[in-house]
Amino acid sequence: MKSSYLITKEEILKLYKPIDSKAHKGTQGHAVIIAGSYGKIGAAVLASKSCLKTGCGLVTTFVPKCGYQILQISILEVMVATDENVNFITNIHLPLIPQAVGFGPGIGKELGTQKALFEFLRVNKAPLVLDADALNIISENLSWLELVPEDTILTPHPKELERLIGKWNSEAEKFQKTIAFSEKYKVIVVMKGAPTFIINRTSVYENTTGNAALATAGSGDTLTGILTSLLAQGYEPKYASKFGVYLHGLTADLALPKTGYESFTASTIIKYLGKAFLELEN
Ligand SMILES: NC(=O)C1=CN([C@@H]2O[C@H](COP(=O)(O)OP(=O)(O)OC[C@H]3O[C@@H](n4cnc5c(N)ncnc54)[C@H](O)[C@@H]3O)[C@@H](O)[C@H]2O)[C@@H](O)CC1
Ligand SMILES: Nc1ncnc2c1ncn2[C@@H]1O[C@H](COP(=O)(O)OP(=O)(O)O)[C@@H](O)[C@H]1O
Ligand SMILES: [Mg+2]
Repeated sequence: MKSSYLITKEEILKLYKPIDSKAHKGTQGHAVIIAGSYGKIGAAVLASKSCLKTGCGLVTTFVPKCGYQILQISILEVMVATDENVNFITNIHLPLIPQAVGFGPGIGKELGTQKALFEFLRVNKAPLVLDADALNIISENLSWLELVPEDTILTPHPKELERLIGKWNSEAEKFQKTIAFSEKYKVIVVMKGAPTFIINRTSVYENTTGNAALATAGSGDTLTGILTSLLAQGYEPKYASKFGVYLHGLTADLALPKTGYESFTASTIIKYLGKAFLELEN
């Protein structure tokens, strides 16, 4: 198997850009989260909250109509734009030009949602994170990846990765196929797992934070929010991907002595994001 570089605190400190004292919400990036469908609006809430709590100035979340009140009530700071359809996304109209977009948590695979994703990819120029059902849709339409900005970040868990690259017979083959995929489509693949690896063309990076507390519903949805936030703040995708997975894992390492494995939830990740940033300064 190809040897990997470790994503350590030392590495992260080299790329971390502390907030400037003259910063205001307009300088901190406006992120858009496109997520959710009936019964999975929680995915949109988790991604949006984690996006905001990773430091970007403004977050607008695009959901089907059924998500409007849920979002507005559960996160006061996030702005909400809605699809014309009630239960799933069919036609994406954004009331702004975003600095980054996170697309996929909880969107489902309805035909209308597939068309909306395709139309979005045709026009979008913003740095992009693709997760969950966006990946599942794309795995059946791989040529759509020719439309995405170079260095788009894909965040598959092992099942989603299999849908994208096909089955593998060994760990070595999994890495080989993911490297070939990253090279072919010029994308960064965050291979989520224990541990998470980042594949950027032929380079392989292994995360050093995180533990089994993260094995909980919505854990990946929060990672999408974190990564989108970093992109919106101007981190290049190759740095945002490393910083994002490191921070995400660090929340679990910091929380574990307080929560134990069992009671740790995706909301705990969000709660500990501030402590994870502070830990960088220790
Ligand atoms: N509160 C919410 O609204 C939530 C919404 N979610 C959304 O629900 C949709 C479905 O997501 P799922 O990921 O459950 O469905 P998938 O069908 O993509 O993945 C589930 C399958 O993948 C396997 N798998 C997952 N992680 C694995 C790992 N680390 N190793 C080996 N196998 C693994 C599971 O065993 C299962 O067979 C997504 O859009 C997701 O964003 C989930 O994030 C859960 C919470
Ligand atoms: N045992 C584990 N150790 C470390 N990280 C884990 C473990 N289990 C899951 N994770 C992390 O949790 C996240 C799960 O993402 P995902 O499966 O997409 O969740 P969801 O779709 O429910 O939001 C990934 O970042 C993964 O690396
Ligand atoms: Mg997921």
